[in-house]
Amino acid sequence: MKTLKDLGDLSGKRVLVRADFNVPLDGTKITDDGRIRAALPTLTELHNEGAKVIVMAHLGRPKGQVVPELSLAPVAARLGELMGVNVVLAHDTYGEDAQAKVAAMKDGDVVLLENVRFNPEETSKDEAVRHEYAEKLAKLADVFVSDGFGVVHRAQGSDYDVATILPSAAGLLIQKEVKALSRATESPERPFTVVLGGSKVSDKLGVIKNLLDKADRLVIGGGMLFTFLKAQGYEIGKSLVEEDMIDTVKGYMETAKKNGVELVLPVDVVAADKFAADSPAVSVPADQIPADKMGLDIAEKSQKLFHDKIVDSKTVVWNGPMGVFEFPRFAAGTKAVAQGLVDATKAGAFTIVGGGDSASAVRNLGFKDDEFSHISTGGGASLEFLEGKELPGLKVLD
Ligand SMILES: Nc1ncnc2c1ncn2[C@@H]1O[C@H](COP(=O)(O)OP(=O)(O)O)[C@@H](O)[C@H]1O
Ligand SMILES: O=C(OP(=O)(O)O)[C@H](O)COP(=O)(O)O
Repeated sequence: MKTLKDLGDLSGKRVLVRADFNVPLDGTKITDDGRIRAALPTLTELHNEGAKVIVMAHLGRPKGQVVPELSLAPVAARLGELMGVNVVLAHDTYGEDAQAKVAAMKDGDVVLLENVRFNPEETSKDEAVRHEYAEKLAKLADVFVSDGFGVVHRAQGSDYDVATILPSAAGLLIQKEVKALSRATESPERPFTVVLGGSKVSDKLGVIKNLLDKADRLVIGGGMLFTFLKAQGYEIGKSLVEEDMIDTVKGYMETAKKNGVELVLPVDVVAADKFAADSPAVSVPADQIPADKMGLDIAEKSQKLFHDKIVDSKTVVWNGPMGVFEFPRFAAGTKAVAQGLVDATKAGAFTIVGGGDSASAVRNLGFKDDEFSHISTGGGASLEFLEGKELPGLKVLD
């Protein structure tokens, strides 16, 4: 993989950087700035070198529309505070405003382009459409630095396609992520446990197939657990479910048995009346979720079970909160799993937390970054890396 050094002297050059600033927001308040902090080593190095630093990023999934609530304005402000420089926000990505703001840059200046996903071309499935759009972005700069690890599993315009046009290299965050995650992929110490949760259910159910060849134990919580419960014929009420994946999940359960992979599912869940912070909720056995309720967390017995399975491991990779941790009433499962990783780390295990919301959850629940071996900025990206898949955003940097 090419690195910053391969790009030569960058002083006075216009350097386009793809970062992952997909941070959790409460209105315009950033509730965890971990992804912005993670981008600082590369951005500061470029700034100190006297490069003109033009940063691209996405926020949420605006689906090609301008969604004012998903503007990168709060990110520009926070990045400026953390870097100690004025970060100028362009109000478009390759249009007149971006071009004017880039033209006015002096060496060492930093411009952040507005949310790249406001452009429908960014995520187009049509490669030609994406390429034409990426050429417009590439025109703003001389070289490209890819440092948004959280998006390298997606072939999108501002990441993969720009790298096919400009001289390109991996930034310091991508290098750090690849080094840490490689330790879990190349002969991990066993038992090797993977804990999965979160709400990007279809993406994450997809990774299980390959993990069944690699992990000794798979622990399933969060929004994806209900597809497993339904696959066993249980009532899941109004819980999140991926109906199309039920047969696939049945297949996973058979493969797990055949491969000797221990599949750990919750034995009880917290069932709520509605998706709300103050919703009444009860703990019920996993096979007895009332039809009018939804599962928003794993309950007490499962919390202990998951904690113990994690502590009994030498390598642990965790992606996806166990419940809707943003509501304190449904945060206990995520806390128990985080505590499991902390206790495993203390006992000498190698532990990775991956994903924007998972990292935000552990920090907001009071855990410190150094209580884990590595906090990855990518959830889906780290899982696909672990699967052994070729990630387009990394491959293109070879
Ligand atoms: N049972 C559940 N029902 C609905 N949403 C859930 C459930 N459990 C977890 N979540 C949600 O999953 C979200 C995070 O999922 P995801 O984006 O997949 O994780 P990450 O960003 O760590 O990769 C959180 O906002 C959390 O509220
Ligand atoms: O938040 C992200 O991924 P993650 O939830 O897997 O950690 C990345 O910014 C990628 O976002 P996407 O899953 O909308 O492409």
